[in-house]
Amino acid sequence: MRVPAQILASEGLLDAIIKDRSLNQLVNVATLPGIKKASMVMPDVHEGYGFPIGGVAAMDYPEGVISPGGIGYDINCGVQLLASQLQIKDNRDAVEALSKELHAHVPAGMGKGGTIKLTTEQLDEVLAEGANWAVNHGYGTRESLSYMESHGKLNDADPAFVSTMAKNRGLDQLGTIGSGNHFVEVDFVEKTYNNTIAKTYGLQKGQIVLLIHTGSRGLGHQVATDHIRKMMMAMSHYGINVPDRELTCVPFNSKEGQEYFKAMCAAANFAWCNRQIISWEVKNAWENIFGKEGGDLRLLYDVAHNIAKIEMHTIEGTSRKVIVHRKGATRAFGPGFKELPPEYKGVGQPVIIPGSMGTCSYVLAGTSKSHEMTFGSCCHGAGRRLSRSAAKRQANAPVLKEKLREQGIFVEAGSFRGIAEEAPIAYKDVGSVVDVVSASGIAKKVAKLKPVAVIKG
Ligand SMILES: Nc1nc2c(ncn2[C@@H]2O[C@H](COP(=O)(O)O)[C@@H](O)[C@H]2O)c(=O)[nH]1
Ligand SMILES: [Mn+2]
Ligand SMILES: [Mn+2]
Repeated sequence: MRVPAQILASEGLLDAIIKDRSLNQLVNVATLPGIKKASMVMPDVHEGYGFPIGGVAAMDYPEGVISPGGIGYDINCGVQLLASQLQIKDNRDAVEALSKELHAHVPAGMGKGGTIKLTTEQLDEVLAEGANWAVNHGYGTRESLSYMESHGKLNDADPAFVSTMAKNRGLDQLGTIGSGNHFVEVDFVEKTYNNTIAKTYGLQKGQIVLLIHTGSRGLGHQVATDHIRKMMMAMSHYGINVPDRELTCVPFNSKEGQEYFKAMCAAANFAWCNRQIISWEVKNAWENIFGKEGGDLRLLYDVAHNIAKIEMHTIEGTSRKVIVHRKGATRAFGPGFKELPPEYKGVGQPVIIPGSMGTCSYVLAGTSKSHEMTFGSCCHGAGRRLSRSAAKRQANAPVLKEKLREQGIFVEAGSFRGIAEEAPIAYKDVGSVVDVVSASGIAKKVAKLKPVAVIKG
C-alpha cells in the first residue's frame, strides 16, 4: 500500500460492509501509482468493479494514474433535484395520476430509446456541450445551468475518442432513465434539520420535490468498455502492476490516459444533457396534471456521483492539483466555492442522497471539513446490502408493490423483477449512512424526503 485506507462508517454499518469484497478493494486501490493521502470509502460502500462503490481516490496530477474502475461504467450517473411550489397535503389525490403521466413521459427500462433521434453530428454536439445542448435546443432554461455541478459541461470532452459503437448506442437514448436502480421519483419534504440552509435552498416542510437518477446510458457503458480494453493492453508498457485486473489504469498524461479522460468527459456531458431533457419531460408531465396552477419546477441542483475531476486540494499543507476519482461518491464542496450560484455560496453545495423507493432520501450541504477529510466528497446513497439475485430471492414484488401503495407510495416499473431487485431491503439504512457523514462533519443534514411515487427502470 502506498497510502493508508480510510473507512467512514459506524459499527452497525461495518457489519454489512465486511460481508463483501469492498474492504479488499479499498486496500487494492491504495496500491495505485500516484495515489495521495488515503484510499477512502464512504459509509454506503459496497463491492464494485475493481474499486468499491462509495470510493474516493485522488491521484497526483499529471503523472498519477486514471482508472475507469474508479469512475464506474455508468459515467456521470447522478441525481437532479427539482423543487415545486406545491404542498403534499393539498395534492395527495393527484399523485397516482402524476406517477402515470411521468411514466408516460420518461421512457424507462433496459436499452429503451426515447423520442429524440439524433444524427451523429448532433450527438457530437451533445458530447461536447453537455446540458448546454439541451437548453440551446429548448429543453429548459439557461439559468438552470448554474444549478448543475460544473454547469453541466466538462470542457475537456472530445467526441473523437468516443467509438462509433458507443455513439450508436447513444443516438436514441437522450431523455431515458434506463433500468434497475435508476428512477424518477416524487417526494415531499418530511422534515428540515437546518432551517437556514433549507431556506437558502428553497426547501420547506410538506413541499413536493422530484428526484431524477440516471447517467450516460449505453453510451457511457460502451466508453468504459472500449477504454478498459485499450488500457489493459497498454498497462504493461507503463510498467504498472495491479493486484486486480479490474484496476486497469494508465498514467493520466499518457496517450491512453488522455484518450479515456476526454471520452469520459464526453460521456459525462451526455449524462448531463440526458438529465436535463428528462427534467424538461418531467415538467411537461407536471403541467399536464396541475396546469398553470402547478407553478414552476425549479432546478435545486444536479450532482454527479461517478466521475473523475481535476481539482485543487490541500495535501500536507500544500495546494496541489489532483485527479479525484469519485465512484458512487458525491462532490460535497463547502461554502465559498466559486462555481456555486450566488445564493448557495454561503452555505455550500447541495448534496443529494437517495435512499430507496420505500424509505427516504436526504438533502445535505457540503462543508469545508469535506475538503480536509475526503477531497470534498460524501456518500451517494444508502448503498446496496443485498446483491440483485439475493434481493430477488427475498422480495415478493407484487406484495411489495401493494404494501408500498398502502403506505401511499405508487410504484410504476417495467417489470416485477426490477421492483424485487430494487426492494428497500436491498439497501442499507440510509438514515444510518447519513448520520455517519453528518457526525464526521463532511456534510450537514438539511432535509429528509419521503417518496410518494416512484418510476423505476
Ligand atoms: N429514493 C430512491 N433511492 C434509490 C432508489 N433506488 C436506489 N436508490 C438509492 O440510490 C443510490 C445510488 O444508486 P447507484 O446505483 O448509483 O449506486 C443507492 O445506493 C440507493 O440508496 C429509489 O427507487 N428511490
Ligand atoms: Mn447512480
Ligand atoms: Mn447509474
